[in-house]
Amino acid sequence: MLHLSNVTLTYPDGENGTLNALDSVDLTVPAGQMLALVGPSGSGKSSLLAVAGALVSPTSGTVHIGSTEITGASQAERARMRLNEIGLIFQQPQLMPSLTAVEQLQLVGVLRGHRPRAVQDAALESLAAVGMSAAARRRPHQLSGGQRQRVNIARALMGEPSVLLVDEPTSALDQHRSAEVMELLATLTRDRGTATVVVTHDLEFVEVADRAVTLRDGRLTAHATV
Ligand SMILES: Nc1ncnc2c1ncn2[C@@H]1O[C@H](COP(=O)(O)OP(=O)(O)OP(=O)(O)O)[C@@H](O)[C@H]1O
Repeated sequence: MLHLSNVTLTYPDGENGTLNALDSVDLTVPAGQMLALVGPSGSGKSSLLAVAGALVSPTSGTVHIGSTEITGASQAERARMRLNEIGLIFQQPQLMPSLTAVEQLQLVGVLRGHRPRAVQDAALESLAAVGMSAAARRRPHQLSGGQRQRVNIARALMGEPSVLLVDEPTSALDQHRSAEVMELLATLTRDRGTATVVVTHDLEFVEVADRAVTLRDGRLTAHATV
């Protein structure tokens, strides 16, 4: 479960002014639900993901992941949450050119202090969950854009996160592949019980989500029912 309560994020703006990138945002995403987040450019979508992902501390308000309040947590605890509880998926898959698909995932395990062999099964299982078993030994240049995004998603699942934060996952993909990736995210959300937030510009994919909200000037409003 992801819960934001009265979250405001303020940046300095101009000489003496300030700008509320997020303004009194209340949001709850239960486990196993996928929320679509839409809104015009500059409305605060990336800011919301950054705050929910413990990358940026809000100016005021609280963020809970499960029963842990990440806003009040120490630096070390926030780092632990980022590693173990939060899966981040960005627009462009950031894959290492020299590593195979399975090695990209094993690297996450190694960063957590495990040996590559010890995390191989988890890596292969994660690739299977996104339909990429057959391409486990391929390097990024041998994969299509859609396949690279699947590896990216599989990597985010490696720590069995309870929260998945996804920023425009389909912006580099054609319509058909975009639909596949959104369906995959919806399935993973249900199967793994993650609280998932997907930023999307594409209103067509909003209906794949359980619920949609719109950000405008940092304020959240309900989107038309989906
Ligand atoms: N580090 C920063 N310093 C100052 N202002 C910032 C900073 N980051 C974001 N902003 C401002 O906060 C507001 C929200 O930005 P944000 O990137 O969250 O919007 P967005 O909805 O993700 O936009 P886009 O769809 O273009 O990516 C914008 O007005 C932006 O200029």
